[in-house]
Amino acid sequence: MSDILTLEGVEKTYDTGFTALTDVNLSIRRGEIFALLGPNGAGKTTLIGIVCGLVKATAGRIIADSHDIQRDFRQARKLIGLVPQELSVNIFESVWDTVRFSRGLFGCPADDAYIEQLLKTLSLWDKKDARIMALSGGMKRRVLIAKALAHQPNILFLDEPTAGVDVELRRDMWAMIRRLREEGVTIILTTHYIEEAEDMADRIGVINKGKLMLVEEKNALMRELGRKSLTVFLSQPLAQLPASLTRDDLQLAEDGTSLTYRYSTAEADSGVSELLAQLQHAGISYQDLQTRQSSLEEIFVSLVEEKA
Ligand SMILES: Nc1ncnc2c1ncn2[C@@H]1O[C@H](COP(=O)(O)OP(=O)(O)OP(=O)(O)O)[C@@H](O)[C@H]1O
Repeated sequence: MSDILTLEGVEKTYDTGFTALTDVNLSIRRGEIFALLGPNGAGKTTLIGIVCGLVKATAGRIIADSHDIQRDFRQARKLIGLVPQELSVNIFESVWDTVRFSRGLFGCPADDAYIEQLLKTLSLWDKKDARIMALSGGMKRRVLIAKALAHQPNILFLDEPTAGVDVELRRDMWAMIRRLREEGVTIILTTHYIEEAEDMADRIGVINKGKLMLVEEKNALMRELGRKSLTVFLSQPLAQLPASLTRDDLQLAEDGTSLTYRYSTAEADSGVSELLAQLQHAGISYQDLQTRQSSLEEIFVSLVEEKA
């Protein structure tokens, strides 16, 4: 898959002297959903702002589909749509005018049929004449999406698209993001809902304190850094573990009714059968077993904490 967006050595130091991004190198593949994860203040919005021309990088180069963002800003920017975190529209304007005007801003010829279809897809058609101020929060957010898509960009940035939206709208937005990807739009999103990234993203980038710490296929990341735990529910509670079973990766629950064994999914041998044999050998019988895979959220938290 070819790359549609490349960042090379991107840095940002704000006028305050604060360095928000340090030497960011990143290639986004055509047609992927890329989730950029990071704690508050990590630099996600700064990075998106730089690519979209809202923030000026202190150093580095950005190429969007062979257009240099600095030298060829209009052409490069035309390829990109941005759904910002905050409402950035004139609230006295109608939905129709806002979205239609946005298309014109990028020098695209008017295409009312496309705008109509866009508003219908986003369930905004019956609100097309309403002023933005009269819309619900969820609808306002959909207007931001319509506005970002008005000029038919190939690359769509979504900065916290589902922050503060209800479960139903969040589900609708996921479906819409997937549909856009099927239509060939490359999606880059930031989110604090890590299960959202786990569910949707092809690749994950983790940024912390302005540094891109990791970029990885989601499935590989889950496999390599993922850990599993096996809980063994005992037939009889134990007061303590016998010496033969005392080890770091095995813990007895406080009430003595279960044991938890943690292991890496990357190892060829999980050690589970050996453990069960040891239990049998020690005369410890059990009623049930349960395994659990660590979530992307757990992986993310341990990554950010480890390197903090
Ligand atoms: N205009 C500015 N002037 C000075 N510092 C800024 C400016 N904008 C952002 N920063 C700082 O840069 C850092 C990165 O901010 P940024 O908004 O990019 O983070 P973020 O990862 O998007 O955070 P969040 O998840 O909270 O939205 C923060 O410490 C922030 O205070």
